[in-house]
Amino acid sequence: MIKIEQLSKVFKTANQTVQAVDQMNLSINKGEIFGVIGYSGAGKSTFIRLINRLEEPSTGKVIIEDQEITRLNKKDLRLSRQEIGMIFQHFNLLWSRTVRENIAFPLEIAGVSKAERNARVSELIDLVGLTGKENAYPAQLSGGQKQRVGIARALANNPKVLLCDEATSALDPETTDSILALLVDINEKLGLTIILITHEMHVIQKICRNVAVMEDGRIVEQGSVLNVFSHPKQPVTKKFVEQVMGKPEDEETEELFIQHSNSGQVLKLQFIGETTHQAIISQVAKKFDVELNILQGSVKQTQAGAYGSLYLLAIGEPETINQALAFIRETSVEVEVIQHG
Ligand SMILES: Nc1ncnc2c1ncn2[C@@H]1O[C@H](COP(=O)(O)OP(=O)(O)OP(=O)(O)O)[C@@H](O)[C@H]1O
Repeated sequence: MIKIEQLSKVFKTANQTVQAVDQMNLSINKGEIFGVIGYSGAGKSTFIRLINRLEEPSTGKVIIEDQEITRLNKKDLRLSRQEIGMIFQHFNLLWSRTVRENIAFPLEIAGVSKAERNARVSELIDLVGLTGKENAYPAQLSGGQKQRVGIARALANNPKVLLCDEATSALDPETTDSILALLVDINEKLGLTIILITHEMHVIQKICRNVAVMEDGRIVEQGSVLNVFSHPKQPVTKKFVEQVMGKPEDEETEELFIQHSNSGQVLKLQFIGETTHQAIISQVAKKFDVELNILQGSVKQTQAGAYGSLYLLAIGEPETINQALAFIRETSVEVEVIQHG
């Protein structure tokens, strides 16, 4: 369990004072993947750097498994940092060292013997999928491969926590997904807690269970990813949800659906946490004499199941459609018949 209590950071420069992090409070469960999202300047990087004290807090506490990081002296902090791995947007690799040597670096600093280092590095190379690239230099690697080196290096000393500072922001969408899959894989295999900061809702949707939204140094909204997706409250959160879901359909679009529905009825299905959204449609089609056509929709998979809405055109006898509606209402899927506004 990680606890952040009243954490603040003020930067004072010659002519201004910036409150980068403003009294943040958070609880992060052991073993979870927790996301912090915010636009540029929200204070995310400062926040994540406060956790391992790459940045010294102005006030507040960081407590990791009962150890108050913010109270440690320099020597204890150095030891403690071995339990907090970190990866970066621009990888921060040592360019004159090979993949093996980069990964071995934190082990050298920790005083691990050469034989043990070699064995551990081989294990890590296998874990992050870099077999065959051991002797390559960072300049010879793709962005995704460089981040794999970063991840292996961060895991070298068996940390309890992995901090990810915009770890996929420099990568293309496909490579982003492969790195996110690797993070999920190591989270499951090693049970370590992952805290990531990002400005991309896609990243949150793909791998996080819980999320906090930051704006102006403060957390303005937090909760389970499904909850935040289904009931975003703050304007900034709504914008982030739109990044992956698109804008919710307005009345005009719904009116168009109705105009083109002829004899059918327009249904709106809302999925929150469903894992089987396709199954329910095929079940309805099998059970009832109703033809179902998908008009429009967007359903995304999150770590806790599917979320989204789907507009369907249902054609059949009104009585049969009513029976189908009753059947859907027995599941966790919400359904409504769209009528003229
Ligand atoms: N070393 C520093 N000195 C002065 N101000 C700083 C320093 N580091 C960050 N800031 C300021 O603190 C605020 C938060 O910056 P921070 O980098 O934490 O935000 P962010 O959400 O990570 O944004 P980005 O993704 O653009 O880095 C900004 O106004 C920034 O200018």
